[in-house]
Formats: sequence, C-alpha cells, structure tokens
Amino acid sequence: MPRFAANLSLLYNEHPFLDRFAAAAADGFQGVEYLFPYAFAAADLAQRLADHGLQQVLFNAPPGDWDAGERGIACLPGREAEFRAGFAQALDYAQALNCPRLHVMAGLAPAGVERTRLQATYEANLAWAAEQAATLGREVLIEPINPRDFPGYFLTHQAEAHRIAQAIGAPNLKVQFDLYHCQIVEGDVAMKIRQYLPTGRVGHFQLAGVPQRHEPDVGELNYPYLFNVIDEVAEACGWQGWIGCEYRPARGAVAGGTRDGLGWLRDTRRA
Ligand SMILES: O=C(O)C(=O)[C@@H](O)CO
Ligand SMILES: [Mg+2]
Repeated sequence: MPRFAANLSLLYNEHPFLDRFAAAAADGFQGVEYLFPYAFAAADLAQRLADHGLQQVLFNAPPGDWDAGERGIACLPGREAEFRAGFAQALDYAQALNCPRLHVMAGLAPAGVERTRLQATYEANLAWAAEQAATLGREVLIEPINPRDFPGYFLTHQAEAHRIAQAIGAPNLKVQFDLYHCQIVEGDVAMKIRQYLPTGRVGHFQLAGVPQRHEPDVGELNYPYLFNVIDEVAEACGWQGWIGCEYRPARGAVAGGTRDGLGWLRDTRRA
C-alpha cells in the first residue's frame, strides 16, 4: 500500500495550523506536506513534527505574491534574483525540517511574453535550483497544474514536465504527479502512472477526487484501482515515495470534518 501524507494546508482546516500536526498523527498519518512554512519559525514546525512522530515530506518554495494572485515565479523573466533568494530560504527550512523535496511553482504565463522566453527562464531557474538542492541531498519537484484552477499556469501536462526534467538532466529534478490535475487536463491516468513511474522521474504523487477536489472516494476517479496500479509499478521499479492527500474535505468547515471523510483511508489500510 502507498504511504499517504496529510496535506495540512487543505486538510484539518477545522483546527489552527499548528494543531493540524496532532490531528493528522491521531488519524494515523506518518507524513505531512503543506504549501508554505514561512509564516512560522522552522524550529516550531520541527518541534511539532518531533512531538507527533511525523515526517515532513514536501513543501513549496516561495511563490511570489500569493495573495495578489501569483502562483510561482520560476518562469518569469526579471524575477531571477527573487527566485534565488526564495529558494535559498526554502532550502534553509528543508534542512531544519529534514524535508527531502521542494516543489517549485512555475507561475502564470504573463500576456505578451513569448513562451520560448518563459521556457528559457524556467529551465535556467530549475537547473540552478536543482544544483543548489543537490549539495544538500534534496530534490526539486515541478508539477503540472490544471488551468481551470490556475488559469494561465505555465506547466499543465505530464509529458511537458518530463521533457523539461529530462532536458535539464539533473537526477534530483523530478515531477510531482498530481492525479487530480492529470485527470482534469489529460485523463488516461493509470496508463500515465505506468508510463512515467518507471522512468525514475516521479518524485511524489498527490490525490483528490475529481472534479470538486474533495475526498478521493467522491468523484470520477477510481482510486482503489489506481492505488493498486501504483503498488504494482512501484514494486516492479523500486519506487518508495509518498502520496500527498491534497483535497478539501467535503465537510471541511465542520468540526471533525476531515476525520469523518477519512473512510477511504481506513478502507485502503484494511484492503
Ligand atoms: O495545487 C496543487 O496541486 C499543489 O500541489 C500546490 O503545491 C500548488 O498550489
Ligand atoms: Mg498538487
């Protein structure tokens, strides 16, 4: 069975952020991920992980001005210095939290800038970030994201992400395979797992039900089937990663909403 990490940005919103670690551990999670740690001291986060026996499996590098609508800056010409400073900060947190992988968000393609220029900026930033991360034994991840949730996002397709990772050629530059985004953008999810997992370039999976991004047992994807495919292929190729549970609980605003929606996880553990 795959290992599941609780995404504390989306799950357990019925609790204040720092209390979500305890809630996730109480539900049997051994790993956590979230969008950004930067509003908290790394030492406080590390203490929560230690207190609850949790591993930090992923978080994101600074994305630019999130509240103003930015969704990463890696493809944006002219923002290279900010990208480098942000990535250095992310690496400091990764060290303190013993987190093996960092997601670098591409950003929204600005109108009027040629794609080739964005592509060159993106690849140069990723090559630099992968080199920095390698010195500390960390991985850099890139994630294709569906353009309904993030209109204009630069990276949307699995094939494109793998082409970029392959072209840059850094062994620690990998793809974050979010099954929810993949289903929305291109479908054929099981075959894409079979195609890409054996390449060694998949660094992490994430899941959510499609289309509402609720629990994985709500919606059009058959997750028990996909978990079996991941298990089968992972065993054959020796992959040992995590699946981040990155969904908004259908009863998320209700006390106990996240736990009440974890029946799918209890069923998976029993299977
Ligand atoms: O939205 C997603 O999917 C993510 O994995 C985030 O890191 C980016 O918002
Ligand atoms: Mg994701």
